[in-house]
Amino acid sequence: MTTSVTIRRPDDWHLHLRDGAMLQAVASFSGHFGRAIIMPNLVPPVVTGAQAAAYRDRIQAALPGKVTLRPLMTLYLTEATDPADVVAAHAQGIISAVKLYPAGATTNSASGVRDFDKVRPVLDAMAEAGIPLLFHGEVTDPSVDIFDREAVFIDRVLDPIRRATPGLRVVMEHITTSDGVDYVLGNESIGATITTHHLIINRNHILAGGIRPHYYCLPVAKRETHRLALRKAATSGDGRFFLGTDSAPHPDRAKESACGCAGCFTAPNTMSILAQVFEEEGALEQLEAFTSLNGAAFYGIAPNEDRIRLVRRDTPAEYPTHIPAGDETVTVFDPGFPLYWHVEDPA
Ligand SMILES: NC(=O)N[C@@H](CC(=O)O)C(=O)O
Ligand SMILES: [Zn+2]
Ligand SMILES: [Zn+2]
Repeated sequence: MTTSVTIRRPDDWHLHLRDGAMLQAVASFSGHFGRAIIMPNLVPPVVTGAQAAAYRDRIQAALPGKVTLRPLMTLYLTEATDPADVVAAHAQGIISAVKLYPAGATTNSASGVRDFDKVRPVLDAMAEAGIPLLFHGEVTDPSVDIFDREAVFIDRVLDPIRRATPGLRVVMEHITTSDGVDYVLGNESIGATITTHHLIINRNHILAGGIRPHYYCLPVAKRETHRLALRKAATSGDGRFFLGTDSAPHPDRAKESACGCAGCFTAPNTMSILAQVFEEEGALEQLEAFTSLNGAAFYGIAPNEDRIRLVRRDTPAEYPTHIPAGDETVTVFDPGFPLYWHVEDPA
């Protein structure tokens, strides 16, 4: 029986590090990762190359000396985004991608896109320059059931945009449905990130014996058939699927509220959880593809040279249930079972 696996250092292709005291509190928990695509949904959002460069510098300053995580920056697409600024920021190596949030779809998305035709010139310029577009793929139409918003987004928004701008490289972020999996499998030059928590929870977990705010994220977890489709995709080795934890810390005060906000904080225990998932699926040999190879290939960069080792021990790995963040606390994602896989870094 396999009790250890050595893999190239993983990358996180969808990460929220926030800013200020929260950034200071959470940055080191992503220290096992080599590179991370940093989400731009700050308040106010990161909309220009200059803002992305300044945010990158704040992240680097917040990382402890021993942590070598390299932040790969993104811009938050708005209807006022200047195509020339995007192309210049990419050419200068400041940004790796642009993020599209439909206005109102998720945390801090008020400045997102309402009229997709208005961003057509930016998307055309991105296709020309080979800059990936990352989607939060949910429609915001309140008449669409929240559990259907990803599937409807694919039909109403994603597919038309891809047809209108055929050269555009796109990543469907944090897919949560078999519809998302199937769309990826039916298309080329497309990638999809899958989170850690969507491999663990289905929608029942959010309402098990009461409302569980720490399992509420967007896109919201779906029914069990979808979770199983995600596990199959993640462990398949198919190069179009890669890890984006979507680790999204919020103060407990903001989540444990009459209107709790969306996001699961999975950075501290992600690799232990994933090793267990891949072991359960009989696919430990595919863990490296999902966490360390596929995403780098999609983004056109070499995988990390150094390695980490995951070792299954008899005693569970220890991780905090909460971390302090300034005057607040942040709850760490609870997978609901002990984690026997320990991370050894370096391998
Ligand atoms: N995933 C979430 O539930 N929340 C993210 C936003 C996002 O990625 O949609 C956040 O910024 O908190
Ligand atoms: Zn999102
Ligand atoms: Zn996110």
